Amino acid sequence: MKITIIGTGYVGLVTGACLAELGNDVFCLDVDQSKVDILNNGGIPIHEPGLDDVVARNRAAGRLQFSTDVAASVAHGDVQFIAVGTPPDEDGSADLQYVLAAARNIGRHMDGFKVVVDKSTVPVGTADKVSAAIADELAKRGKNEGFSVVSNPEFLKEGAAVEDFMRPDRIVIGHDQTTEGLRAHALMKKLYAPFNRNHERTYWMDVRSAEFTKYSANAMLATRISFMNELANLADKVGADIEAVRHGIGSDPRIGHSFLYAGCGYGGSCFPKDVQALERTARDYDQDLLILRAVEQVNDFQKHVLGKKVVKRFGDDLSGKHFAVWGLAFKPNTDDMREASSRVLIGELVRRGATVAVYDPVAMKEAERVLKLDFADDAKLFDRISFAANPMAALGDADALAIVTEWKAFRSPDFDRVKAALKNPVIFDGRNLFEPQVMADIGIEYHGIGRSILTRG
Ligand SMILES: NC(=O)c1ccc[n+]([C@@H]2O[C@H](COP(=O)([O-])OP(=O)(O)OC[C@H]3O[C@@H](n4cnc5c(N)ncnc54)[C@H](O)[C@@H]3O)[C@@H](O)[C@H]2O)c1
Ligand SMILES: O=c1ccn([C@@H]2O[C@H](COP(=O)(O)OP(=O)(O)O[C@H]3O[C@H](CO)[C@@H](O)[C@H](O)[C@H]3O)[C@@H](O)[C@H]2O)c(=O)[nH]1
Repeated sequence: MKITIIGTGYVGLVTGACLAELGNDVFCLDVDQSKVDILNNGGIPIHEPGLDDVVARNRAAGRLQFSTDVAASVAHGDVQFIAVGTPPDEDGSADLQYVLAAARNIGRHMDGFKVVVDKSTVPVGTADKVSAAIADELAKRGKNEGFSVVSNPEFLKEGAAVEDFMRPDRIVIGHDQTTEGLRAHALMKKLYAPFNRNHERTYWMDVRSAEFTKYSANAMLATRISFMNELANLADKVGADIEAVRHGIGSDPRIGHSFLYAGCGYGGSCFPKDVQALERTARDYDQDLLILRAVEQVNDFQKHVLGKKVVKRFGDDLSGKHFAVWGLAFKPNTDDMREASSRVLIGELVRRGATVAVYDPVAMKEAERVLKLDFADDAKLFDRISFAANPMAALGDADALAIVTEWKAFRSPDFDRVKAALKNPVIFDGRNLFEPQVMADIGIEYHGIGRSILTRG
C-alpha cells in the first residue's frame, strides 16, 4: 500500500519504518530539513533501540524515503498519516497548529480519494477540524475530491517503540459510517491485517471515542503512578516499604503489577501534556476533572522529592557541596529529556549553590542542549554542571549520589568502588533500584522513595 507519514519524530519515524518493514511503500515528510538530511544520509535523529536497523533495511529496499517535498508527499500516499507534534499551548490545551497545517497541505495538493489518519494525540473533536481544514482548501481550489479522516491513536512507549508498534496490545481505529468512512475502514483493515490477521486486537469505534481513548489511557497510567507516589511519601512517614506494598497489591489481578513503581515523578512528552490537555478539554465542557488535577499536583510535588531529601540531609545552603547524578533522560533507553525529573533536581541543586557531575548512557548531548536552555537566564548556573564520561567518573569527590533514571547499567554497580569514590557514602535513589538492607550491610546511607522502614535512624 502507498503510505505517507507527515512528521518524522518518534511516532512518525517508527510508524513509517515499521509499515515499510511490512512491505508498504512509505514516503516520510518533515518540515525540518536537517532531520530529513540526517535520515537521507543513513543517520537516525533519535535514540530508539532497533530503529536504525529497520530504517536502514527498508531504505535499502527502496520502500522508505524521506523528503521535505509537500506536493510529492500528498501525491504519494493513498493513506496520509498525520504524526506531527501536539505540544501544550499556554493554557494547557493541545496546540493543533502543526496538525492543521498538515491537513491544509493535504487539501492544497490532493487529487483523488485520501484516507487521512490522525496518529498524533489530539483532543476530542479534532478530526472534525482536520476535515474542515481539508474541505476549506479543496473549496479554494474548486475541487470536490473525496476523503475521510480516521482516528488511530498511537500507544507506543519510547525506548520500546519498535517492539510496541510491531506487537501492539491493541489497535484503536475510529471512523465514521459515511461511504467515505466505510472505504477508510476497508483500507485501514487491510493495512493493519499483518499485525493481527483476525483483527482480534483491533477495536473499531466512532472517531470521538477513539480520540478520547488515547487520553483516557495516558490519564489512567499517570493516575496509577501519582497514586503510588503519594502512598510512597506516606510510607516514608509511617515506616512502611512501598516496594513490599507494590508486590502486595499488584498480585490482585484486578490491580495488576504494571505502572505501580513509585519514584521521582513521571516525565516525557506524553503524560504531563496529555493529563493537562484532558483537564483543559473538560473545562471547555464546564467539568472539573478533580482526580486528574490531583494527579498533576502530586507529580509536580514528586519531581521535588529527591531535592527535598537532599536538603533535609545536607541543609538549605548547598554551596561548597558537590553531587553526582546518574540518569538524565525521562526514562531508560531514550535520549528524550522532555519533562525529565533530572532537570528539576539539577535545577534545585545548582540554584542552592551546589555543583553537580552528571552522567547518562545516551542522553548526554541532548541533556547539555536542554540544560543550557533551562539556565539561559543565568549561565553561571549551567557552569556548575560537569558532564562525566562514565558513571564512576561522575562520583569523584561527591557528597552524595542521586539516581534519577532506572537505566539497567546502574542496577549492579561495584558498590566498593562507589563507596570509595564518594566523599560520603550516601545515595538518594529516585527509582528504588537497590535494597535498603543490602545498602545498610555495605555501609551506604540509603534514601529511597517510600522505603524508610529499613533506613530510619
Ligand atoms: N513520543 C511518543 O512516545 C508518543 C507516543 C504516542 C503518541 N505520541 C503523540 O504523537 C505525536 C507526535 O509526537 P512525537 O513525539 O513523534 O513528536 P516529535 O516532536 O518527535 O516529532 C514531530 C515531527 O513533526 C514535524 N512537523 C511539524 N509540523 C510538520 C508539518 N506541517 N509537516 C511535516 N512535518 C511536520 C516536526 O518537524 C517533527 O520532526 C504527538 O501528538 C504525541 O503526543 C507520542
Ligand atoms: O510505574 C511507573 C511507570 C512509569 N513511570 C514514569 O512514567 C514516565 C513515562 O513512562 P512510559 O509510559 O514508560 O513512557 P512514554 O514513552 O512516555 O509512554 C507513555 O506515553 C506514550 C505517549 O502518549 C504512550 O503512547 C504510552 O503508551 C505511554 O506509556 C517515565 O518518566 C517513567 O519513569 C513511573 O514513574 N512509574
